[in-house]
Amino acid sequence: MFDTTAAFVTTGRSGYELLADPQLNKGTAFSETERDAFDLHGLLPPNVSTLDEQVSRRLQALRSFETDLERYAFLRELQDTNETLFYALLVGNLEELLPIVYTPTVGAGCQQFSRLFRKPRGLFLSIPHKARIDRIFAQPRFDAVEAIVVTDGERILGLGDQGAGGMGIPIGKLALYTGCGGLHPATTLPILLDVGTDNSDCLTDPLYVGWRHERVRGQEYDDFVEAFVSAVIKRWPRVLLQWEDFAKNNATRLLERYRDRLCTFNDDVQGTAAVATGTLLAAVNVTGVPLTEQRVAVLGAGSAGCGIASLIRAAMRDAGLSESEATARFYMVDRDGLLVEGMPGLTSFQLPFVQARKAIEGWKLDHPDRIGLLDVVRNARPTVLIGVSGQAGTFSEPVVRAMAECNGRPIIFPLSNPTSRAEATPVDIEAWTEGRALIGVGSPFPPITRGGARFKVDQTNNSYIFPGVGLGALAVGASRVSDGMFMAAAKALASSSAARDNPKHNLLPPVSALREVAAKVAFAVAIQAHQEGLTADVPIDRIDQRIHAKIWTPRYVPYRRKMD
Ligand SMILES: NC(=O)C1=CN([C@@H]2O[C@H](COP(=O)(O)OP(=O)(O)OC[C@H]3O[C@@H](n4cnc5c(N)ncnc54)[C@H](OP(=O)(O)O)[C@@H]3O)[C@@H](O)[C@H]2O)C=CC1
Ligand SMILES: CC(=O)C(=O)O
Ligand SMILES: [Mg+2]
Repeated sequence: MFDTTAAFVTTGRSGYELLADPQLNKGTAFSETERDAFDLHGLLPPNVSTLDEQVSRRLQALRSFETDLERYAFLRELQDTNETLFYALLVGNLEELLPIVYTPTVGAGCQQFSRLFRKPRGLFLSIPHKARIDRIFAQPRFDAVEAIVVTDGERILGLGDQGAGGMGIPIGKLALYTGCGGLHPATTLPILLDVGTDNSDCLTDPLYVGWRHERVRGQEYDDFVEAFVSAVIKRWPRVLLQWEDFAKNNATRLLERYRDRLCTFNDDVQGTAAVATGTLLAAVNVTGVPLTEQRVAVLGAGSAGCGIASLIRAAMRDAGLSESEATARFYMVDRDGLLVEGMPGLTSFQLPFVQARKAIEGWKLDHPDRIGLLDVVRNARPTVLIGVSGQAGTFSEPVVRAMAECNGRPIIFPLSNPTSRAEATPVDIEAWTEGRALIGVGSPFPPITRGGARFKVDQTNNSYIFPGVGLGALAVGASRVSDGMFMAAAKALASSSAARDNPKHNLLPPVSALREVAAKVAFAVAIQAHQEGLTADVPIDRIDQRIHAKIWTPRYVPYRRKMD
């Protein structure tokens, strides 16, 4: 385990070499003694700053930019210059900075990746260099790695194929692993599997930094992923590997292939499921309609949609429904309309959620050959509407008004990211439901006005889950990440809801509390792992202490010179 509590750091680096290393650089905060010991005099302005002063300086600079993309570039540059300062700034200003480091701005960061690229961060593994993976991993710099987030860049938020630009997502996710989950930055590694891209803008862009090749698919793709996973297991046998933003033909398939071979999970399938389930459990408390009586319509039956349905269904089973009773309560609407048995082109992960033909007999439809979302809402009268389609505006006024007609308190979660892809905006949902909806959105939106006051709508984003899952799994050395651990995370999140005491309050804690949320989720996840026999030899009464020992707080420690 990386020692996050070390009282000092010993290093053989000095002068420019020390200042150029973002893991070691303190910038103007190097003390006089350290400047003597490490030959830093003259390389820095003479005044010695504190970390707090550095944070104030950077915050002032950050706020002076005009656009969020400029702020994103500034923060990425800071991250690659001085990690301690970057995280001190982030941790102290989560509410303000998450929309820059994470969704929605990280989406633009991926789209502009080739233009913003300055310094290397993480690893780019491309198909032409498949045979070199072991050698790349072998570098001593990666000795401390415990958590990897990997993408192949094909489904970046709702923005589609961004090729190598998708690297912005693992970088952003791992910034939250440290900023919210407390993992030491040296233990985290973002990885981009560069298998080409089918994005013609990238392929024709002379500045594109990725492998200029059409996306490789089929056996060659699978062999590359296998080479990657095998090399990961060989180099870091106890690593936590998070799959992120893979397209739907790969996401669930790769998860199923690898989930029993190492400690791994897919954030879009499982992390999203846990945040949606946790927010729903909190909402059920407010509406008073028991979970076993909820009917759930999901727009977008892809990785996130089917992952969400699967975990909510498991919660319904826990609450007493049989598998078939629970399944009948889901209405999965994809590009071609409601998933119904016998429909052509259904994928293996969609099949468990098709509606029986008999169940929809007698439905009144706008068009007899396609059952759209509005048909589903009018006929099935769902209590919950969840959007993970990546299609803006698909929760149209008629759809939302129909939800409001059949529910006193409709539960409406347009979860697609970034902001530009949300199925509806909170302000529209609020107006179309006369303020009766319980709303959760994937990306941050400006506050709405409710009861004459400003109300910040809950951000139902997997950022409430994955930092805690990673922290909990790593703290107890979990060998696998089970579905039970995600259910535990969802319930821990629901139990943090302020709406339990007052239905007018938010369903989720604020983004500013994400560090506390991660610690709570981590505890629940670690206990569950222990109960399932998935942990190393960690006594149950040491779990809390293990978690807290693993949480790194950004601060400077004194440096001592390593003697040859
Ligand atoms: N809030 C959060 O924490 C999270 C949000 N998300 C968001 O959810 C969205 C989807 O992610 P994911 O499930 O991984 O992506 P997928 O591509 O796996 O799934 C999206 C599904 O929606 C379908 N779809 C496309 N257009 C429509 C339409 N008009 N009506 C109904 N269905 C449609 C797609 O079909 P087809 O393949 O044919 O296009 C696909 O099956 C993204 O925007 C992502 O940002 C994801 C994870 C977490
Ligand atoms: C949040 C997230 O993981 C996504 O939109 O893909
Ligand atoms: Mg994602």
